[in-house]
Amino acid sequence: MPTLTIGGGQVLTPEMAVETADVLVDTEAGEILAVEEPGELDGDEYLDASGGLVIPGLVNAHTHVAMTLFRGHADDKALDAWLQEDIWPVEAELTAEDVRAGTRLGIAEMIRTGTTAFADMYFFMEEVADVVAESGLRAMLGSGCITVGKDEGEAHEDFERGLAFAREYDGYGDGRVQTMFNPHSLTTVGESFYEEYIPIAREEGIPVHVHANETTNEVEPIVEDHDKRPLAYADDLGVLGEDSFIAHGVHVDDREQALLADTGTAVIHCPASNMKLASGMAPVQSLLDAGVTVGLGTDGAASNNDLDMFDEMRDAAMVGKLATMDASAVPAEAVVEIATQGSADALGFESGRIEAGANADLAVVDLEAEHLTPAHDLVSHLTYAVKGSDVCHTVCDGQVLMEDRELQTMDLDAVTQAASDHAEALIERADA
Ligand SMILES: N[C@@H](CCSC[C@H]1O[C@@H](n2cnc3c(=O)[nH]cnc32)[C@H](O)[C@@H]1O)C(=O)O
Ligand SMILES: [Zn+2]
Repeated sequence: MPTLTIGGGQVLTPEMAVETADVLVDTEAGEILAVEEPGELDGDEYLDASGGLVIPGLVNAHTHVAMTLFRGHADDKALDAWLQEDIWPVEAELTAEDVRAGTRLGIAEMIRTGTTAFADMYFFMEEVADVVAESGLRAMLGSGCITVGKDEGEAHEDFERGLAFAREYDGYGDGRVQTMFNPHSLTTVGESFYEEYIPIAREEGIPVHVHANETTNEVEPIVEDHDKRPLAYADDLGVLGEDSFIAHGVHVDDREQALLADTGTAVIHCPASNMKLASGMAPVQSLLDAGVTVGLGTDGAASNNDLDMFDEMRDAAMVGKLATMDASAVPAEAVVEIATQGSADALGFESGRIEAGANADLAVVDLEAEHLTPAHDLVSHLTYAVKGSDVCHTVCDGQVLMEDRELQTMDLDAVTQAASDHAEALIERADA
């Protein structure tokens, strides 16, 4: 079997300890074979991690990757107005080629900032799957389904497209693509569509991922119409469960938190998006205390405005403290855990841990930088001080996707140029 040693550096263990060790991976199976003392492992190839910290690749568990095209296009507005006035009108003009270009840009950014897997709910997902296949990343993909603003027929078409994509693309890209079913949110999809389609997804074992409890505007109408909290409504419709995960979960009361824990539903925390759209602050410490699996996501680049998970980790720690007025809430170690193991567990990927048997998805952080000096505590650094640009190597499924900050599977200049061109033409079409 062909092997690669990632050697000469320090390694973050699943217990959040740092030790000096080498990592051996099977590049064909894409699996970690061993983590041993320096010099014990002898792979066919060698990736130099000296002066660096080998970490599990970060898992961006909720995003809309091609929204990189709208970076900086619509800022400083709340969710409803932002979606309805700025984002949806431009998305109506999106073409498959636009999504391809925007996804390439987002994937390049993720590889460059140490992210090795992501979950994406968007349009033209066949294009996204192709870019995942060509770039070497791992992804959980689904076609977003919405019913507001659509007639019955169009809405059914959207849902049928979502199901067809999930069926057809599961296992695509050498198995690096897995698929999910994505009703957009509890308020933008009519109840009858949940009643019709969730049983089908469940029957076929397709994971379900929706936006939920992001703003108070999404809570009130459900309480008014159904006389129950949104997650009780979701549970009655079969939306919650072991292989379900919800994005945001900002406005969740104690009973809803218990419901998430009892059903095994994971929550993807998106702190930057929640701050930028002024949606609120998710009770992350309380969710963790309740035993809920919490993952981390950037959401789209139009509400963030980047896909750098190190930024997101810092935001998660900061807002976690502010939300509780408790500086000990959401500590550094918990943040690293949710960005790696928590996100991977939410998506059902055997990633997020550097240990034998796990997916060979990892990144090497270059520690030789003024802002990472001194090195009292590297877990603290990962949360509070490391920037995405400190990542020097990225490996996914045993393949080196970036070496010495050079992308190996993508032409960065061509990718950024194409994305700018597509973004500019798209906004022009929408304004016309
Ligand atoms: N097939 C659907 C597509 C939905 S994709 C997912 C949608 O989520 C939108 N989105 C991005 N960020 C957020 C968020 O924070 N909350 C809710 N929706 C968002 C995004 O702009 C996109 O329209 C349709 O016909 O409209
Ligand atoms: Zn979203």
